[in-house]
Amino acid sequence: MEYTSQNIVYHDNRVTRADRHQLNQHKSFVLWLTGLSGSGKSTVSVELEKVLHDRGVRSYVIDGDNLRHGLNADLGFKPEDRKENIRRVGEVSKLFVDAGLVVLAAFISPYTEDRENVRNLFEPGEFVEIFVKCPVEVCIKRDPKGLYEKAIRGEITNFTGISAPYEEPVNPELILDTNKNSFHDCINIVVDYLLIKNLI
Ligand SMILES: Nc1ncnc2c1ncn2[C@@H]1O[C@H](COP(=O)(O)OS(=O)(=O)O)[C@@H](OP(=O)(O)O)[C@H]1O
Ligand SMILES: Nc1ncnc2c1ncn2[C@@H]1O[C@H](COP(=O)(O)OP(=O)(O)O)[C@@H](O)[C@H]1O
Repeated sequence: MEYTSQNIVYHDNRVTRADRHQLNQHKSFVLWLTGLSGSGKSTVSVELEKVLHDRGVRSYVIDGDNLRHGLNADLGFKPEDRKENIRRVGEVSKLFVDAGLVVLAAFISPYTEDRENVRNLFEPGEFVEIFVKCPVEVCIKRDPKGLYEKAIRGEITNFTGISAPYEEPVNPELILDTNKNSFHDCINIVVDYLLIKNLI
């Protein structure tokens, strides 16, 4: 696919990002949760959003299962489809961050290069990569959607951790070990980080 911005002029808004931060009384940024299927991305992001919301933070969760029903319904799970999936999610996240929201993006996002491309869309400090870490054996035992069982039987191809790779983040801002920590502990780790970094 070829992308071009030729003959397209970028318009500046009169309401700036700083104006939106002032109105909301907090900064906007993206919390990017990456990890295997069943590692806990959705559970953590949904519970974390509730905690942030209760603290007066304007937020929005986007995740793979939901976006793949709509905006990304044309994409599958081959490497090039995942790349395009993550590119679009990155651009959507950027719009939401520009709109003043805290975005919680929960995507397997298995390729380092695709995650780094998203990071590069943001200012330093605005992209917080959170590795939701869990051994694949434990994810297979959890199998909340029965997908691992199907993948092992060969009924789903290109399944991350079984028949497709997952490249672990090299230097993420945070690691949540969901095999050792309860999801309450995981949420506290993120909230503490956001407070220390003065993001909320
Ligand atoms: N082949 C294959 N591999 C991995 N996952 C699969 C596959 N087929 C379907 N699913 C379901 O799709 C969800 C992952 O979508 P993502 O958009 O997060 O994937 S990716 O970031 O583009 O790799 C994933 O959701 P989570 O379990 O929440 O991670 C699965 O429910
Ligand atoms: N510390 C934890 N954090 C998140 N999920 C956990 C944790 N411990 C156990 N789980 C369980 O693991 C499963 C994770 O599923 P889910 O959140 O859908 O993962 P993902 O979105 O990464 O596919 C859920 O059934 C959840 O209850």
